[in-house]
Formats: sequence, C-alpha cells, structure tokens
Amino acid sequence: MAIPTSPKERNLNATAAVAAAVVPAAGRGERLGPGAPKALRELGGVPLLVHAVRALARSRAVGLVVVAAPPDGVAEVAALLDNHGLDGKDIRVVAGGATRQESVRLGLAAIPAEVEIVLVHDAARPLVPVEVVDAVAAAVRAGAEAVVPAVPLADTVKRVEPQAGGGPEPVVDTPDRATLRAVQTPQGFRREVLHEVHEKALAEEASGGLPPVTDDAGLVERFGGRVVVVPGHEEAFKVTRPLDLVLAEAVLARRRASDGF
Ligand SMILES: Nc1ccn([C@@H]2O[C@H](COP(=O)(O)OP(=O)(O)OP(=O)(O)O)[C@@H](O)[C@H]2O)c(=O)n1
Ligand SMILES: C[C@](O)(CO)[C@H](O)COP(=O)(O)O
Repeated sequence: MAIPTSPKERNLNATAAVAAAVVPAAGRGERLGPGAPKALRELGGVPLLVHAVRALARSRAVGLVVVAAPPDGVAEVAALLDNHGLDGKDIRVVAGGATRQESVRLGLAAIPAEVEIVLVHDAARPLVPVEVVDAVAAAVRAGAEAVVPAVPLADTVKRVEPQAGGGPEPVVDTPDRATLRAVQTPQGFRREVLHEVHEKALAEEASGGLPPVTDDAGLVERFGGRVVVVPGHEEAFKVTRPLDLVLAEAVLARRRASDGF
C-alpha cells in the first residue's frame, strides 16, 4: 500500500475513504397534505430533514452531507441545519430541482471529485437506523457498484390494468412475493457510476426519452448496471401520507422512552 507523503495527498485519501451523502429535500410533500415543504415538517418537534441528516451524520462512514433544498429555501435550510449542531460533520446546502432525480443530480455536482462513495437518502426517511447506513456504505466499499436496502413485503401484490375513469381494475397477475422487496434509502453507489447514469438520463430527457425512474438504483438498472440488495429496516419507512407521520411519532416516542434518543 502506498503511504501518502504530503498533507494534501493525505487529505485527499481521507476524503476518498469516507462516503458523502446527498439528501434530496426539495419536494413539496403533496401526498402528506397542505403545510410546509415535507422536509421541514416536524416529527417530535424537529424537522424531518434534521432527523434524516442526523441519521447520516451518526455513521462513521459518512464525512459530508449535501442537502438539496427547495430552491427558494436554501438560506432557511442552511440556517436550520446550523441551529441543530450535527456532530461536526461537513453539511452543505444547494438548490434542488423540479424532480427528485434532478435534486439528486444537483446535490451530486456539489460533492468533491475525490469522493468515491456516494449515498443518496430521502429527507422523508427520518428514522433510518445507523446500522442500515453503515451496511450500505460497507457493501459499496466491499466492491458493489450500487446497493439498496430493502425489506420483504407483508402484503400480497397484484399487477393491475389502471382504469382511466377510476373503475374496478382488472388483475393481470400476482408476482411471487418471495422475489419482491420494498426498497428504501440510503442507496449507495460508486460515485462514477451514479454520475454516469444521471448524465445519461439527462441526455435522454433532452431528447424526449424514457419516463423518469423513482429511485437512483433504477437508473443504474436502466443503463445495464448491477444493483444488489442488503437488509433494510422497518423503521426506515418513508413519510409519504398523513398516517406515516402518526407512525413515525410513535416510533420516535418509543425510541426516546427506551434509550433517550
Ligand atoms: N423535486 C423534488 C421532489 C422530491 N424530492 C425529495 O425526494 C424525496 C422522496 O420523495 P417523496 O417522498 O416523493 O417526496 P415529495 O416529492 O415531497 O412527495 P409528494 O410526491 O407527495 O409531493 C423527498 O425527500 C423529497 O424532498 C426532491 O428533493 N426534489
Ligand atoms: C427512493 C425511494 O424512496 C425508494 O423507495 C422512492 O422510490 C421514492 O419515491 P417517491 O415517489 O419519490 O416517493
């Protein structure tokens, strides 16, 4: 192993060894209902975004967090994160975009070139345990190009033919549940892989290409890359609808009661 000689070289190697995280936080949260942008809505008196960034900052694998904020809320989000002392990690805020995909791409552009591992984590998943963050980063460090945490499904899933008028939907088939997983974040990537697929997607978009994907691993799949799954956690669920916030409050109250979280 080559031993770095100059302080500059040592710094670069230290940066490469740790992961950076992008947190897309520029969504409105339409499905959660009226109110502030979802990332700024409170859970236990603290914005969802702060919970999500804290969860990442708790991981020794993460050295930098880049938040993609609502474009008109960059200063507000930066001040908010400043006010919530976040374990001495390097936290940066950039303007997000019109879609999740664009917000991730803009966040990725703010990560120093020497960082080799990038995690992408929804602001809307405030309660992800640090073990999941660590496991995703470790799997990328071990050689995977794209890693997603996921959990088995509790419900039987049916593929249907959606009806324009909202009538009863004919069932097409019932996929074998044993082969299905519900995918969470953080998703982890070799930086160059994530960069390449986002650039390809952008080029495709410009030429009126394929429909957007709902997660970053989906872009890797689309362009022929290999994605692997590691165990997720039931508490890493996404706050999407009002009931999710009720559930998140209950999980947080249980954590606070049990370990002073
Ligand atoms: N233009 C967008 C849209 C979404 N997101 C982020 O992507 C994550 C996951 O998206 P989702 O849960 O769908 O959030 P929203 O888009 O805010 O929700 P909705 O679809 O209900 O409006 C969230 O942290 C959200 O802030 C983003 O950064 N930029
Ligand atoms: C990235 C994600 O959280 C993985 O489950 C999900 O795909 C985001 O989807 P959304 O429609 O933007 O909520």
